[in-house]
Amino acid sequence: MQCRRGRRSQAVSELHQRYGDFVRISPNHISIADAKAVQQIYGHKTGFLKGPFYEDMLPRLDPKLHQRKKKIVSPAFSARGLQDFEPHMSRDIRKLIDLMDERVRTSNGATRLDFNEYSNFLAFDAIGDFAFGESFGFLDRGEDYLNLIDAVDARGEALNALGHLPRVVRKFIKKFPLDPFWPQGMRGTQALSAIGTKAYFKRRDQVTTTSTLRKDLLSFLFNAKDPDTGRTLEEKEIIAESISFIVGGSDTTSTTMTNVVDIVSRDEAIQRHLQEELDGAFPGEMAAYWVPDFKAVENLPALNAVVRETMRFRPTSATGLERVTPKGGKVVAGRFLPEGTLVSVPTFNVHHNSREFEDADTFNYERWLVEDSGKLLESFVPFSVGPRACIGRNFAWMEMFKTLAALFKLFHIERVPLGDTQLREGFFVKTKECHVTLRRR
Ligand code: HEM
Repeated sequence: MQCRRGRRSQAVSELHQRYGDFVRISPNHISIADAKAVQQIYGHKTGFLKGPFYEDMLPRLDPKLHQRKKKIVSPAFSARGLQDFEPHMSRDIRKLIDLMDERVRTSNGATRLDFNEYSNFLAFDAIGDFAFGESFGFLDRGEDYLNLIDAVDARGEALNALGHLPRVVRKFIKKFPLDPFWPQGMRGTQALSAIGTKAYFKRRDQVTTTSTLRKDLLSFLFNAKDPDTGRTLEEKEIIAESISFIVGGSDTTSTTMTNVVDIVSRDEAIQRHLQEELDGAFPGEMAAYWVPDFKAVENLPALNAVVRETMRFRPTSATGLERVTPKGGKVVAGRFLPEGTLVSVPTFNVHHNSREFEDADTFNYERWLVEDSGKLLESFVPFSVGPRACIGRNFAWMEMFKTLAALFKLFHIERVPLGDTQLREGFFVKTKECHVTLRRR
């Protein structure tokens, strides 16, 4: 019910506040709000596997299959792979900056816009570029003409709620006519699949008609060979894989960028600190089409601190990621869990636990700037950990750092109106809007 309302992690967090670190959130599911449990469950070789929650959501639950696919796509995420992709990403970011700059120029030096909409356009275009060799063109057109963003939202919310229902109920509720939430979610799944399939065939035809093969995700999947049979991957496998990257790599990154802008644009002192750091690294005035190299911004201390604190304070993946306790049971955070028990550690609660983070419910980016802040990283898990941790984290880091550095170097951003930020949770927590006034600095 709480998933249907889009507030699962909030509800689980309230239960932990009332009942402590171990809470039974459904008959066979224990939620554990203890940072020690993170490595014990999600770490390497623990024996905990993804649970039934994921059955309608992911293309590859079997660990051997997952391992095989991961090996194929990993080179695209290596330092070399990302370096090769960076010029394409820069072009997408430049389009975002151009679009904003044009709005400022044509509005007497200040414009009001919903940054959330623009960060979605960028993140979807960049992942399209990466996974299919071509952006979706949302920034070119200034709109999501495919309705892809809504489709991904509806799908995420419905599958998240579905995953918590017993298998027998899932089959029927998908078509439940009395609540549009379910059929809308299923239509979102179909729309996403249709868009992904079309993009795949377009890219495949380019490969067969041109001799140059761009190094992107599909190029690795096209060339991959099954180690057992020596055959190339089936088309439907490749399509499912690419679609999972649209889902994993789009609204996670856009929401995190929106969260940074939401928080920084409400606080002049933080914005000034970021801008002083950027002015020091890049003196003088920059052209409107300026986008920094990742290498030049990845180690900026204040930028790192603000992004980290935003991901700690308001994690996009806030929920507990379901796993099944292996044969023979396991002791986790000092308690025995019988085999087959579903478990999860809610990221929101780990990040908001005062045992790990002093004054955990306060946004304080300076906690990351003190000398021994490295130890905080042990309890900082926005991308999860272990064999099923986010494969796209370096991609996300690169996109967010390049974009945020360009934005705050070029513009002064002020939040309007100053009400509470509206959030809604599917599998990921999304920010609903972020209206700001933008001025060229
Ligand atoms: C700030 C941005 C991001 C956050 C917070 C994030 C978070 C996560 C988390 C927590 C997981 C683990 C999910 C689970 O165990 O159920 C995950 C998995 C995944 N993410 Fe990300 N992600 C981000 C960006 C990206 C990007 C940019 C891509 C692709 C380019 C991506 C692709 C994936 C994929 C494919 C998986 C599944 C990995 C597997 O099962 O091996 N993510 N992400």
